[in-house]
Amino acid sequence: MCFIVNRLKPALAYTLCLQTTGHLRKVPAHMGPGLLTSKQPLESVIIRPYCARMELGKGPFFRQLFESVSSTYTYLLADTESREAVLIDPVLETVDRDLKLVEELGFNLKVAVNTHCHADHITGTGQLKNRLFGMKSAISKHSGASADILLSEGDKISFGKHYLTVRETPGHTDGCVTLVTGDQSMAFTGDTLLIRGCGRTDFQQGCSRRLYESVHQKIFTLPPQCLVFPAHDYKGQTASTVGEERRFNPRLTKSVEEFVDIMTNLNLPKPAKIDIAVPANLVCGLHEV
Ligand SMILES: N[C@@H](CCC(=O)N[C@@H](CSS)C(=O)NCC(=O)O)C(=O)O
Repeated sequence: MCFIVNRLKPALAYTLCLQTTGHLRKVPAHMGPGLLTSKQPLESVIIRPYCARMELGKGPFFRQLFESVSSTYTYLLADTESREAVLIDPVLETVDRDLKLVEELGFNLKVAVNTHCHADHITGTGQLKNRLFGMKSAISKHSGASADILLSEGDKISFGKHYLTVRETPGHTDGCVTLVTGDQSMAFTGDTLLIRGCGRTDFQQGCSRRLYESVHQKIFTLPPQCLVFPAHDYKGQTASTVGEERRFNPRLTKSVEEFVDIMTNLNLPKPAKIDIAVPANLVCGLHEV
């Protein structure tokens, strides 16, 4: 398959190779997202570090999933030996898809964790709990939501030999957390840091100064090559890095005063589902379900 897709545009070939072969070759260590050019040989661009680590068996299994109505990313992470898995930010409407994948891959879903109490969609956590015996839900203790595990700064969510460390990153809401892999190669930033953007701060417990401080103290201090995986993207972008966001984020590269001004003047329409999503998410998505 790679032989055929070598003739296609590099970006398309890259996607097809990932989807079809599962056999990926080594890439120079410096290569990361956003470095694709049409002049580079396919071999040098085909692997991003997180995929390469999967093949080598050192890092966790990793899969990014997308729900298109709310433009939400759900992330599945698993230990390929023990088969223990964690799901980040599941969406109610895609629970069947997520369960099917977990079952097909032979994983045992231990924890479904929400990066915060979402305002734009209902979490799938409660449905997952109903359908998977023993699975636990998790969310920040500052979220005001109920869950089996209430998370605090520095807590670890383990799955086999891997773990995610909790960094509290309030600002979009009081209970926002960023989840960082043990080797600090991936950060799941929820709505705190989006690709070239950030979560809005005009409802729930939103506070732009707090968000600015959270990003600068808890996310921008991660290694520059650390991959950033947000809870949403509205432009088709899938990942960034801490280094990229430190250089190119149009909001968070500004001074705190300029940032507050930008956030005050976003004038975004209210999320369509906020009035049903927030009460539902305070009870694991099981409100009136
Ligand atoms: N149109 C969507 C909501 C879009 C939105 O407000 N997104 C939030 C994250 S979900 S609460 C946000 O923080 N956006 C920041 C930005 O700059 O876009 C809907 O109706 O659900």
